[in-house]
Amino acid sequence: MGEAPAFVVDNLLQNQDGFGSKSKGCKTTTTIGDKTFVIGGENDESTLSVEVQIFDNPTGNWVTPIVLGTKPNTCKGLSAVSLNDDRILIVKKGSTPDDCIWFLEVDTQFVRGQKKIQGTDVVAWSKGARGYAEKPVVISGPSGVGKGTLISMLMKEFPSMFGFSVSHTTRAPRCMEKDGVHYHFTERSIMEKEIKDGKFLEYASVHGNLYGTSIEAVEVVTDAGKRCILDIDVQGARSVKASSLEAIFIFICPPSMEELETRLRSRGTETEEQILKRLRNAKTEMEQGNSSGIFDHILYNDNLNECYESLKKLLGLDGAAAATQRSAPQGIDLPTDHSVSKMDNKIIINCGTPELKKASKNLIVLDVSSLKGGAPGRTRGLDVYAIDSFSDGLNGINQPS
Ligand SMILES: Nc1ncnc2c1ncn2[C@@H]1O[C@H](COP(=O)(O)OP(=O)(O)OP(=O)(O)O)[C@@H](O)[C@H]1O
Ligand SMILES: Nc1nc2c(ncn2[C@@H]2O[C@H](COP(=O)(O)O)[C@@H](O)[C@H]2O)c(=O)[nH]1
Repeated sequence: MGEAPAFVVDNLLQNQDGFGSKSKGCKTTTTIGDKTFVIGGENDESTLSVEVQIFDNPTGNWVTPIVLGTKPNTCKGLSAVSLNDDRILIVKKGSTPDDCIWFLEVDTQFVRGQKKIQGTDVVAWSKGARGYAEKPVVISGPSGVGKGTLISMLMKEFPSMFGFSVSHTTRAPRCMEKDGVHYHFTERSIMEKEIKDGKFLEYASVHGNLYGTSIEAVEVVTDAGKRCILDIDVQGARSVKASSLEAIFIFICPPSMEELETRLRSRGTETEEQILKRLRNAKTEMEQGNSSGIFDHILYNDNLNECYESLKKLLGLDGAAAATQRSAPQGIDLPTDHSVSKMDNKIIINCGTPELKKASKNLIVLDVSSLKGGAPGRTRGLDVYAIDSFSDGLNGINQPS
């Protein structure tokens, strides 16, 4: 048998969080550093809303933090365990298989950045997404270089593999552009308010308009079991690099500035003033793209088909893998009764229920080392498998059954 669980938090009984929290209901507590996070809330008959309160141990004060991301919907109870001191893993009881594992980010880079902006305590919800942990793809490059064209080709060839992160923008729609498909077209005052409310993963002022990726835009794609593609400028790429969304960063270069101008003009979507502005900005973007250290790959879009083949190659789509269109990952079937503990880099969910005992699988193991990314929105790469603690033994948790 392996070493004893490092940290176990089981459900607390009704109204017994031990810290004098005023709200009623079923809660779990997890202490990280000076702070105790009390998660849970009011019981409404048999369901529990999921709220967060923080008890600051040195001062003895309660803080209600700003909560970012979509919070979990109601459930029948919660278990929690801290992971790496920057996030808390939550297991929801009585939830659907794709909705039972969540992460509350309490001190990740993203949360620390938001704390600075908001000037108060911030936490962020992130839902566990099971399955292939392929990184989102960030594509940047000067206006007119062909980013949109390359992304359309990828989405057309691999419709079940990729999903486009639909950005918000304050610029006016072009004649063929549809709201909610190409962009979420919005007013500046509304977008500024939503930025202030922490709804955006990144945003930037680009060519005189506001553009931004909402947390929800990334969540929607991850929930569909697809790999997210972001078409954003270099400032946005820098912000994403600083967030906990672990992505691949690709910069697309034109063969020359003359060719870039030709493409922008022949697209015919911008006024002369806009074209000149975009060309001026292109010079700075090219410098940053080549020297900022943000980008993992630089591609030259001279011949479109050759560039597309290079893009596919670096995304691992040039061989047999390309033929494998992936289906959406399945969730985890958790019984209502269970307890959660941590052992090394594995989370053990003990399901001592008669049904699972009958199926001779009473432990569910979550390998934390497989997790990718985090807030905003979704934590990808949940590697979960069931074992029988009696016949497989706890030492057997390294061997997925
Ligand atoms: N390799 C290429 N050779 C010639 N024309 C190209 C090539 N790649 C794209 N184009 C054309 O260049 C124009 C600009 O491409 P696209 O709209 O994809 O650029 P973009 O980088 O997405 O621009 P923006 O940042 O302004 O959205 C389009 O008319 C497209 O058909
Ligand atoms: N930082 C962000 N930049 C974005 C986003 N969506 C698009 N963009 C970039 O804006 C320019 C101009 O786009 P256009 O559609 O007006 O031609 C281009 O470089 C895009 O990459 C975003 O969400 N954030």
